[in-house]
Amino acid sequence: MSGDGGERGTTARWVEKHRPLYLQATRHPFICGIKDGSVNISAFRRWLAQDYLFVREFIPFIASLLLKASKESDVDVVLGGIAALNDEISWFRKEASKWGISLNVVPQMANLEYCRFLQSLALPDVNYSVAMTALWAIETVYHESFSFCLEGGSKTPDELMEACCRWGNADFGQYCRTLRKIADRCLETSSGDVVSESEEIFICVLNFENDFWNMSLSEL
Ligand SMILES: Cc1ncc(CN)c(N)n1
Repeated sequence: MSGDGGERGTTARWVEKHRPLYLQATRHPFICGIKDGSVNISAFRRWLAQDYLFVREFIPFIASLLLKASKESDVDVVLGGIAALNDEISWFRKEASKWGISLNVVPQMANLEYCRFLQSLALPDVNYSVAMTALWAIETVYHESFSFCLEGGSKTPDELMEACCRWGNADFGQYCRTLRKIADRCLETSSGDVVSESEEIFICVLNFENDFWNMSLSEL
C-alpha cells in the first residue's frame, strides 16, 4: 500500500501500528462493494450528497493550513490542494446533476461530527504538525480506498469509475506522498506532546472516515 511505502517516517510507523483501524477505513465494505460491483447505488448517491457538504467544510480547514505554512514549498503544495478542491466542488455539482441528486441535503450525524472536528483543527492555535498530519491522513484514506477499486480484477461499475479515478489516480497519490513527507518532516522536529497529539488526530481521522462510510451504507 502506498500509505506506508518508502522511507520509514513517523507516519509510516503509525500506519503499521494502527493497521486494523487503517484497514477499516481504507477497505470498508462500501469501498469493497464498489470494487466487486455489489454496491447499492442508493448508498453511492447518499455518499455523494454528504461528501459534497464535507468538502465544503474541508476548504476552510485547508485555508487555515495555508496561513500556518511558513516554508514556500509547503505553501505551494497547500495552494495546489485548494485549487484541486475548487475542481472537486465543480465535479460534485456535475456528478449530482448527472445522477439527479439534490445537494441541498441535511448533513447526517457522522458528517456533522467530522465537520466539527475539521473546524476545531482550523483554529489558529492548532499546531501546524497536527493539522498537517490530519490533512495527510484525510487525503490518503480516500486515495487508498479509491485506488483499490481501480486495481486489476476489480468489477467497479462503469458509472462509478469517474469517482474512483478522481481520488485513485496516480497524481492524487503523488499529492498524498508529498503531504506525508511534509508531515514527517514537521513531526521530526516537533515536541513529544505534539507528536502524541498528532498520532491521536491520525486515529480520529481513521475513525471519522470509517463512520462516514458507515453513514453512506445506512438507510438513514
Ligand atoms: C469524508 C472525506 N474524506 C476525504 C476526502 C478527500 N478530500 C473527502 N472528499 N471526503
